[in-house]
Amino acid sequence: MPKTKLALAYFPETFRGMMATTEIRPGEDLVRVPERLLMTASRVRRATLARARAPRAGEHGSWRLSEHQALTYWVYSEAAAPRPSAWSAYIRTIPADFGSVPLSALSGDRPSDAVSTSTPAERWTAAHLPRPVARRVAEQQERLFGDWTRTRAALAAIGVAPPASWRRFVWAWLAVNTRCIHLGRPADAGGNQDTIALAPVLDMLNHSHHANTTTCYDAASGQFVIQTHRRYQKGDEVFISYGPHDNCFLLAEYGFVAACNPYQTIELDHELSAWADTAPELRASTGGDGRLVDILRHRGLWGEFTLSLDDSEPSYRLQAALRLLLAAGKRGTDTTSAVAQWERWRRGEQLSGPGEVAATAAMRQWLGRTCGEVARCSGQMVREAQEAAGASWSVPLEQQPSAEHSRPHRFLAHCLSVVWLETNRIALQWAHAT
Ligand SMILES: C[S@@+](CC[C@H](N)C(=O)[O-])C[C@H]1O[C@@H](n2cnc3c(N)ncnc32)[C@H](O)[C@@H]1O
Repeated sequence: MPKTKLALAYFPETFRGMMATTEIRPGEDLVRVPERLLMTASRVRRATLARARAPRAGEHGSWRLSEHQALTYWVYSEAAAPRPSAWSAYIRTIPADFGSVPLSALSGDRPSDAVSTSTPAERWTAAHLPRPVARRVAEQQERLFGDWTRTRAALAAIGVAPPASWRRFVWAWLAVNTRCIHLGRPADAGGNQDTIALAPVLDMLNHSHHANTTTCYDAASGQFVIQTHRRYQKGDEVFISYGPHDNCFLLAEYGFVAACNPYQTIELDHELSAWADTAPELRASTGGDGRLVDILRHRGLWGEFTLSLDDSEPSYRLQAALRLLLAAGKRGTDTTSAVAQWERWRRGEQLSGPGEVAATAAMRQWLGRTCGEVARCSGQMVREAQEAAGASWSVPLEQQPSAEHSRPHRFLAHCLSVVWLETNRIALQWAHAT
């Protein structure tokens, strides 16, 4: 590795990360990783094929693992290899478990495309995930199971021993998911160019929304480069940004949350669709045929109904849904004129007068009522998650042999308490703003 001004260190808030060993000035390279130290799917595919038995006609041509599948297989097989290789030192730096990633806590002991809720810890975790996290985890589990099935079939077909342990495969899959970098170049037309890689040293950098870095591939030197645009003093933790993600995304994909996340929102999809399904005023005006919801769907406006702490208005999508549903559901309103009025709002026409005042008031009233209920439920979740995170700290883990099955992962419970607390703050603000 080219020399860096970084060293591994432990930090109270973020645990293992990278520390500046001396001042780093804006414009300096944080780290340069030579191409030959990037582990990519192309390298894995070549090395795997070299070990395969002689191909039958046309067989190797169709042998193909996705980038994530190939890298997962590589991590899995390197970790299981009986003899050390040039990469063993790198493999040993990968965390031994990813217990704070919800998927790790819910992927079960046996291959399945559905999350597991067999143990008390799994049931607790599943019951305390915010809906956006639960949705993402269910999708991940399906992908994980698909990758397991496909990888095993593809390797068996070319006579290479496929992964045998589901738990070890889940671990390797999560190592790739939480640690791979995006190379910032698109795949070529045949999907042949690598777009992701595992990168020693670089994958020790933790995330901060305040990191200001640029990332590029320097073709002249054949190096992957990260440059900082802010100053670090000796002893500071040095960060990169994993992207403008809210805490639900960070928790589901990486198993941590960022304090005071500027992208945090709450989502009212469940509340709005439950209300649209059952509200008597809507059923009366539309005959309960879901026509208004279909209008929103056809305009691509159904779902992602969010509220944030700093905005003075609900998100555009939430306003659009509420304006349409509330106007059409008002007693004595004919649906056609309500839809026509809504289309005028959508075109950006300035609406005013008593109708507009009433529409805004109805929206605020709905938000006040709904957010009051969200605040009540999330408050309860905060208490339960704090209790789960706190209670377990006082008892040494080794004194609880079945702890991992009976109690949720401590740091995961802590992260959930943070997400629910944010939900609670946002919901309370909107409940009181009306
Ligand atoms: C690319 S690795 C970074 C290095 C990692 N901390 C390690 O010790 O291997 C990504 C993982 O680091 C952790 N992480 C990254 N940023 C973090 C942060 N701001 N706070 C807490 N954990 C963080 C999460 O566990 C995440 O899955």
